[in-house]
Amino acid sequence: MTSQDQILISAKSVTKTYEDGFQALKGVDLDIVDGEIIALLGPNGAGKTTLISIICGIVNASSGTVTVAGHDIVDDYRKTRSLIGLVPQELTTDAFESVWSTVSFSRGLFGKPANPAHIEKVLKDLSLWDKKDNRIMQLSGGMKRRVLIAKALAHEPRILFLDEPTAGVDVELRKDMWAVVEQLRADGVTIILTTHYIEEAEAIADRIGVINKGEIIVVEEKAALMTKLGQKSLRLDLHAPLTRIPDNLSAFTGALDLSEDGSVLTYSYDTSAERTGITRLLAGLAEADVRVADLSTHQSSLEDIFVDLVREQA
Ligand SMILES: Nc1ncnc2c1ncn2[C@@H]1O[C@H](COP(=O)(O)OP(=O)(O)OP(=O)(O)O)[C@@H](O)[C@H]1O
Repeated sequence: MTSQDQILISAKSVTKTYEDGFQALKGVDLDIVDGEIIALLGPNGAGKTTLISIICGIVNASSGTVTVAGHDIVDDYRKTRSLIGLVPQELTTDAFESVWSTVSFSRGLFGKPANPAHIEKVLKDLSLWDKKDNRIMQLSGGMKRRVLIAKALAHEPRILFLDEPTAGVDVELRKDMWAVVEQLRADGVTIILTTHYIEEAEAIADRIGVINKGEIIVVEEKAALMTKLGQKSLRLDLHAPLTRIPDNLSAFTGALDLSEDGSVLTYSYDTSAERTGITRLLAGLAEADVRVADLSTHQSSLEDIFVDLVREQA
């Protein structure tokens, strides 16, 4: 995020305690930039849907404030809701209606005058045009999901929330969905999606927020997150086990680890550093007469980073 970025949604100290006393959000601060795609990652029950529902005005926060384009979501509910399209996790579409009428009806719910040209564009963008007269019940699961997106876009929102858009869909359809999201971004729509699929966040998000147990534990540009928290490691399988790390390698203390049986040395290094230290390490090993039988490197994935973050908080 840079200082030129326009903040479109701003959540400050948002908490939510449900009636049964369960605290689903524990003080969430989150700024969402105009035009970005942000992915909210988190395990089941982390609070993702609760946060989205609060921003969309479906659930009331227990404390804290949220503004959308400068308007308070409670005081200016109608205004903020009209800026938002929400694609829910579950299909609750009227099965007997046609695609065209269901999507047009959604636009009417926001008090917007009919605009067949816009509905046509939305249906064409989502490859639903040739299905416009079909009843929803006649569509495949993937097409139904597209209808949900079309419904959410019918009133020309600036912001689109996608709650687990590709849960349970096959790989091909997932890629299709990603293409749809890319197209929407190109049209200037700000997109917030929740997902369990780390590869989904990796594929399409500009920024990634990780939510765990009602708290945002990290929000970063995807690339920065991967460089900052992603480490690379070099594994050296030794010819003969060592009892300890040789003294001449004391400069590497902390970054160098000897396995319990003494047969593997693991060196963690920072890929963004100018010098990785690998050459010095190998020279030091040769000097200490340690022979290397094999070596390999491992780059931590977003998945490793995510698992580490969530584990740290446990
Ligand atoms: N109406 C409710 N009353 C009580 N507790 C609730 C209610 N709705 C949600 N919760 C609890 O709040 C927590 C957060 O739920 P939420 O649906 O926001 O999580 P999530 O991150 O979206 O999870 P998932 O990935 O499973 O969809 C969960 O422990 C859930 O059981």
